[in-house]
Amino acid sequence: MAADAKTLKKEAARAALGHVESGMKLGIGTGSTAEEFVRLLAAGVAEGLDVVGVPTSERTEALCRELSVPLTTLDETPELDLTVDGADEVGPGLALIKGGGGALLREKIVAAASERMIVIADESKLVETLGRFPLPIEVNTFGLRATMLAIGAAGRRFGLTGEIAIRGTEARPFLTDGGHVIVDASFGRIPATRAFADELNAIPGVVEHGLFIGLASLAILAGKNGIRTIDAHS
Ligand SMILES: O=C[C@H](O)[C@H](O)[C@H](O)COP(=O)(O)O
Repeated sequence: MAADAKTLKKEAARAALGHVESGMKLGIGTGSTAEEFVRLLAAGVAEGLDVVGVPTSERTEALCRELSVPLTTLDETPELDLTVDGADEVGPGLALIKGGGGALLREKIVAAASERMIVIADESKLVETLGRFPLPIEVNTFGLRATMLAIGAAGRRFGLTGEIAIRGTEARPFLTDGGHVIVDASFGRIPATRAFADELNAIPGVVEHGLFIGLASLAILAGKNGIRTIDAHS
């Protein structure tokens, strides 16, 4: 019988745990795959694995506390050894789309503060070009409409069109841990990923976007035929 998605996520998480050593300072990701990692990490801690972690969301923090995973903050521990996190898409060069769970800002800050980032996913997340998954963009609530127009204009300069939608409803938008709104941009394939990321960064109301470029060093992808690893530099 084919392994279900939860089993594959757990297999990827288990393989990532093999990269964790006692003494490490970890970044701990957000989402259903990262949660499988937290559960396995907690079991390791219970057996004597001596690590401390910075959670990338309040959701992850709550799970870590529930499972007694030792936590620190990025202010107390600003340099991390390894971040393990999921992704919505894994593209060439291990460029990623993240933010499906709304945690992209803290995830990116934590990944950038880490010497290495391992991305864990089931193999369905692997794509040839990023963009099938709507791109999450975290936006300040002030001037939201103006920022959405600017995002649309930026897309058009790259030949990208498609719906740009506020996550949640206009009356009750989804709010991130930082109190910002997420807009999901259904642009489709984004070939010039790095240049487009720079373009989004140049929009004042954009707090952060879900294109993670040059951050992941290793992808661990679980599929029906087992684990596949992709090195960023391979
Ligand atoms: O904001 C959420 C994160 O970027 C997640 O890591 C991403 O959405 C993948 O989540 P999942 O493992 O649940 O597919």
